[in-house]
Amino acid sequence: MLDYTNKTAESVWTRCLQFIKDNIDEQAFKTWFEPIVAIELTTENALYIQVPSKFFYEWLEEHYVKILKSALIKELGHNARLLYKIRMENTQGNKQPFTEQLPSSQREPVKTQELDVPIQTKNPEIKNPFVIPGIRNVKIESQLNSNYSFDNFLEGESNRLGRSAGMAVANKPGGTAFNPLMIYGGVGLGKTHLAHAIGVEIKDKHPDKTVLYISAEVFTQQYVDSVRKQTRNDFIYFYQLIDILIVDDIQFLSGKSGTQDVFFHIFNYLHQNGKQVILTSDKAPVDMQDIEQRLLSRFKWGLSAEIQHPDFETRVNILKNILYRDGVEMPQEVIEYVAKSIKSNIRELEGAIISLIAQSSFNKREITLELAKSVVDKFVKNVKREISIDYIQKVVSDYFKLDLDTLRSKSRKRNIVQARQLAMFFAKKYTKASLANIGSQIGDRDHATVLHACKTVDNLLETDKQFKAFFEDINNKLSI
Ligand SMILES: Nc1ncnc2c1ncn2[C@@H]1O[C@H](COP(=O)(O)OP(=O)(O)OP(=O)(O)O)[C@@H](O)[C@H]1O
Repeated sequence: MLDYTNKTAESVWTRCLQFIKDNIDEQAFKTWFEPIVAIELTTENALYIQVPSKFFYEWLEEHYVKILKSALIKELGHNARLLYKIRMENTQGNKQPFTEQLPSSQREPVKTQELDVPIQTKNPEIKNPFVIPGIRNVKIESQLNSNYSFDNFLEGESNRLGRSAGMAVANKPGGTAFNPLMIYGGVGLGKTHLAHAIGVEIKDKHPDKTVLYISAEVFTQQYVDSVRKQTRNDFIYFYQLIDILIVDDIQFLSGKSGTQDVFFHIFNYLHQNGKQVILTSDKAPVDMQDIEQRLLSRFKWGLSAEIQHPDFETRVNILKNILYRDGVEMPQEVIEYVAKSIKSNIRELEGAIISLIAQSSFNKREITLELAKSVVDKFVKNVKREISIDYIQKVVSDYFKLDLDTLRSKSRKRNIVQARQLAMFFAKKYTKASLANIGSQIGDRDHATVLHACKTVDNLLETDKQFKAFFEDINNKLSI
């Protein structure tokens, strides 16, 4: 007969932990056993332990129940019982967290009346109390676009790093140093395409893995909904089930502290458990604004790969690939003309060639250099025509989170002056307006002020790295 008089929940659990620690790897021990608190040892030989979430409980039951059983039998004998108390985060608007009690599957399930908040009474039809309805065994649609594959993501100097890191990740998701893999770069350069291609390749090579592609915007909406519907925990559990999480346009989380917080926890959980995270962003982590430091530092853990503007050769290859896909032939000089005319946005490049194909087939005209010139020039002009001084002021003020009146005000605050000078510089670069005209629209200044602004911007680009990063960001937003 065992003597329980000197045993406490803590002492029993400490010895169990020693046994468990010797039998599982260190990371798993840290993740799954260190957060557990021993609560009570009853005279009926039942040990209560407290775990932080239902998911945690489920994970222990699924992966570690044998070792828990062995440890417990060793300490308390064959009639030992293990019971969990789940300390739930408050989602009901009450200040206090609440607890839920559940038995371990290795023992006879505890009868309903013994539970504080018995899961069986909520879901009487569920035979196995260890399946959380709607959470386990759900098939998750990956939301991947199979048209975006590695095969049609053409390689060039501009994307080589991201493409090969993406390939490495697809071969061994969660098993490379590239975790998270952050793909960043300007508008229309292929970030989304590459992110999908990695996911598609993983699904192909590892069909058993759960992959999810989601834009940061949809993730945010889902999170806000879950808070409104008081299902925040379900939201978190759902994301904890993913093996490869791809979040597009992560900069969208900027300034959204609640969503950043929940993403931080999901990220940590996935990372600690060897799951792969892939992120895209329109800027490098170092240049992201209004994203918490702790999140930024995690973004830098893996690899940040920039996608740059494609060089001429890559642009030609991309165009040829589209023509091949659509079964259209075009003279080399026409292809080269298009590639020379549109340099900094692959989406625009695609748009121009498609519009050229359309023009020639509607009007039954042969595709000549002359036709290409008229179509592409119009195309380029149309895109450029959208840039007005008002538009530039809007982009600049949005970027610095200023309102338009502040940008145009007489304020001499350094950040406002710099924003105003950038707006003037871009107005000179992208519009045909005179210096006087630019000055009168941006804060009622004279032409000398605009000239001075342009010179200052030129100087700062040479001397101030941070300023240069702002400049390039805004330029990417404005340029085609
Ligand atoms: N290397 C490439 N090879 C072939 N097509 C490409 C390549 N890079 C980009 N594209 C094509 O260019 C278009 C724009 O790419 P994508 O949407 O991935 O850009 P993005 O960087 O995510 O843009 P945004 O910043 O607007 O989100 C897509 O149709 C994509 O297929």
